[in-house]
Amino acid sequence: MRIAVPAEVKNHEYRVAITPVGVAELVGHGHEVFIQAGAGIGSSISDAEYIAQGATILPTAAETWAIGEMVLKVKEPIESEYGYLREDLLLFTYLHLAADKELTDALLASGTTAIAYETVQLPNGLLPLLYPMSEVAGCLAPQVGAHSMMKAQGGRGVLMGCVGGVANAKVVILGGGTAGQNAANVALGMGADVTILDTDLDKLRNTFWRYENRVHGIVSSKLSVREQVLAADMVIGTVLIPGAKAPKLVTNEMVAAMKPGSVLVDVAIDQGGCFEDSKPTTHDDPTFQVHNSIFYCVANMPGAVPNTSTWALTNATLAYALQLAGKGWKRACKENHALALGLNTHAGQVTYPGVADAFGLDCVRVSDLLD
Ligand SMILES: NC(=O)C1=CN([C@@H]2O[C@H](COP(=O)(O)OP(=O)(O)OC[C@H]3O[C@@H](n4cnc5c(N)ncnc54)[C@H](O)[C@@H]3O)[C@@H](O)[C@H]2O)C=CC1
Ligand SMILES: CC(=O)C(=O)O
Ligand SMILES: [Mg+2]
Repeated sequence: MRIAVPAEVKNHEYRVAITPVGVAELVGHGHEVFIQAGAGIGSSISDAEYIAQGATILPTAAETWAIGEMVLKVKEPIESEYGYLREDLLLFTYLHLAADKELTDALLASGTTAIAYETVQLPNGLLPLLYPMSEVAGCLAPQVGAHSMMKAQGGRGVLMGCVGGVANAKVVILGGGTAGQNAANVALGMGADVTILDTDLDKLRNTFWRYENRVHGIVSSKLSVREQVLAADMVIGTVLIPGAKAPKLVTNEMVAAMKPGSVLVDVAIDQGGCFEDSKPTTHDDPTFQVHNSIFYCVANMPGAVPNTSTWALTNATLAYALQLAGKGWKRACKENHALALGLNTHAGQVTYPGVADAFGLDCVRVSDLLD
């Protein structure tokens, strides 16, 4: 198969969808790999390193997209890329369609077969291709939140912790999954007083044992969220219902009653965000004010640390890319149900229920397409 990797174009997005290791593996399995010139530079990978493993470098995005039977990307296509979508294209990347009507329409209109990293799901519920970037974003959340909490940034002027005789910052994390656990780990290391809220009791039990009771675990409900949010210096939102629009747990009214200078980091923004007032921001201009609080809503947080993120992401995606390249999407999805759950659109139809529900569209069952 011809596999193509364009350069990422989103604001301050320095990741790339393949490393020289991936090129070597795909070429070793008899595939051809085409990479847009300079695509790896942000992750410290030169064109020469790709060429050394057998890749062909193409000068433009248009040529790269056009040659690929399968295009591997990191972020969802943005408007300037919609023109590259086409019926005989297999697109394998993050999509987050339930929060993006325009992209859903573009994929459907073009007939593209699109497999979303974030809805590939193992039988035990784990999301193996979201996991590494949720680790990264979870670790980054207390770091960016702590920066915003400084007085000069408009925050309360509170240190996370570690100063004797003074109360630590109170960090409240909504969602105790991958991003939430990683956020707790870093916030705890910075000295904060950390509370996780989740609807899943097992997540709370695991939190108890993992942190030896140093992180508070509370069942998430309307009342408990309100009580915790009002007492917080920092709220980190990481709730997810796979493939669906995020539930809005923090209302505008709650924010109005929060401490002045408190900070809200909405990691779940790529699925639409879990705070009522969230709207996607960029690394160029990451924060905005709501009442007297600061919101941080960057939808590609891991793009800020590409020399970590590119490797973490491609370590996870490569095995799936090899299956898609070697078998074609139909056989690969037939033989690997986790991958079949990644299919979001095909031939002008939505194939993922959470996306169909978000826009009131019909949903075709993937199993019907694979017969
Ligand atoms: N902004 C960014 O750059 C990035 C954003 N993300 C996003 O972060 C979000 C979280 O991802 P993961 O941690 O991998 O998901 P996960 O599935 O591991 O964890 C989500 C947790 O939310 C919990 N949850 C669901 N409804 C809840 C409620 N009402 N109250 C409290 N908890 C609730 C679930 O039980 C689960 O434990 C996703 O939307 C993901 O796309 C991930 C990476 C980068
Ligand atoms: C998961 C995601 O959207 C990201 O890594 O940017
Ligand atoms: Mg988007």
